[in-house]
Amino acid sequence: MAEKMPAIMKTKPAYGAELVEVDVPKPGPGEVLIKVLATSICGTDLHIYEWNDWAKSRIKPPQIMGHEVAGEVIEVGPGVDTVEVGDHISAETHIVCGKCYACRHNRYHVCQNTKIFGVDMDGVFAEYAIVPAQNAWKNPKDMKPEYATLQEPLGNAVDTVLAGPIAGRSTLITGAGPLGLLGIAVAKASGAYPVIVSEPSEFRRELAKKVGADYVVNPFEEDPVKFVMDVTDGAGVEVFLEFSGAPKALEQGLKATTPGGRVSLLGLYPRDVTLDMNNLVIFKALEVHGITGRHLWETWYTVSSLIQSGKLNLDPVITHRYKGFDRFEEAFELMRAGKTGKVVFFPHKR
Ligand SMILES: NC(=O)C1=CN([C@@H]2O[C@H](COP(=O)(O)OP(=O)(O)OC[C@H]3O[C@@H](n4cnc5c(N)ncnc54)[C@H](O)[C@@H]3O)[C@@H](O)[C@H]2O)C=CC1
Ligand SMILES: CC(=O)[C@H](N)C(=O)O
Ligand SMILES: [Zn+2]
Ligand SMILES: [Zn+2]
Repeated sequence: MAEKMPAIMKTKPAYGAELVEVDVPKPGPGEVLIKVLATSICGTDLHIYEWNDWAKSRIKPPQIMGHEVAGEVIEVGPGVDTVEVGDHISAETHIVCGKCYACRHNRYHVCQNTKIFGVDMDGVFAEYAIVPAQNAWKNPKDMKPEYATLQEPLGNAVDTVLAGPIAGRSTLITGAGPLGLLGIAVAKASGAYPVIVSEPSEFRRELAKKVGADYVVNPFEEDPVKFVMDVTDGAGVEVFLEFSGAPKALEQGLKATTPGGRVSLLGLYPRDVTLDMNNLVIFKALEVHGITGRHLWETWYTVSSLIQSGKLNLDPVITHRYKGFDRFEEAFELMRAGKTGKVVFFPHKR
């Protein structure tokens, strides 16, 4: 195996990233070294690439980027007995402490001491990467790497969609970005009907239909609340899933939710949000769920089973596949322009 490898690195506190040659790392105690088979870009990686205020406050360059991954274990560090050489794995991004109040209440997804793999330490946009053994998730060896790498964001989508009953329920999804598209796939695989998607990008509305949306609406051209009422004969939807991070979408979705319905909020908002809480939530007795991370580890079991069931229509979600990292800047710029679904890199060209 080579001693050096290409990696996409945030080399300095500024816009962009660089493709650099770095040493292939060695696994330390409690770590494994993987050959990266596939890795995908997350919206958080885009924030780091763009160097926004959140990234400035959190990221310490130089650092290898990326945290969505599927790989093969090629070396294990001292003390590792849960993972073996030859295992195919993906990685949970939240490194949790197991000691805090939240962890001791089995709420690992909101651990108060979470460190994030690929955000607070070197990540996986490389040919080889180090994964903490406690965060390794074993994959069936016949699971396509481009599906396996999507399990981490699919976990966000599963926790959003399956926060309550969904089979046969009318559902509104606002935002058909990579996560909203995964949400559509999970909702359709879980029997939701009709699935209505509100998304201003025509490219992403077309993707939403390919993934399985029953109706799509452009909220910048027509009122999505009226659209939902027309589709549901004035009742509103039973389930509202917010995947956009747009305050207007949140307000519209709450208006479109039937009294007594349920709401899952995954999108992160750029600023504080002002809402008529009395009339939009309280007098409608809505059940509202804040969603973050993934429930550990039951969400990973659900995601893996859904993929293996063959019922998740993932192929339309993966819009760009790159062999190697040479065209990584093109990938990030296309994603910035909203012209992608999920972008997957296959680091090894041969
Ligand atoms: N809570 C959590 O644990 C996590 C939350 N997120 C958040 O989830 C959200 C979705 O992630 P991505 O798909 O990567 O984001 P994205 O930014 O790629 O997609 C958001 C989509 O919402 C659409 N949109 C914008 N305004 C809209 C409106 N008024 N109505 C309907 N759609 C509208 C955009 O056109 C875009 O396609 C983001 O806010 C992201 O920060 C992402 C990862 C984890
Ligand atoms: C920080 C991330 O982007 C990660 N996907 C998460 O779920 O926390
Ligand atoms: Zn992420
Ligand atoms: Zn904890």
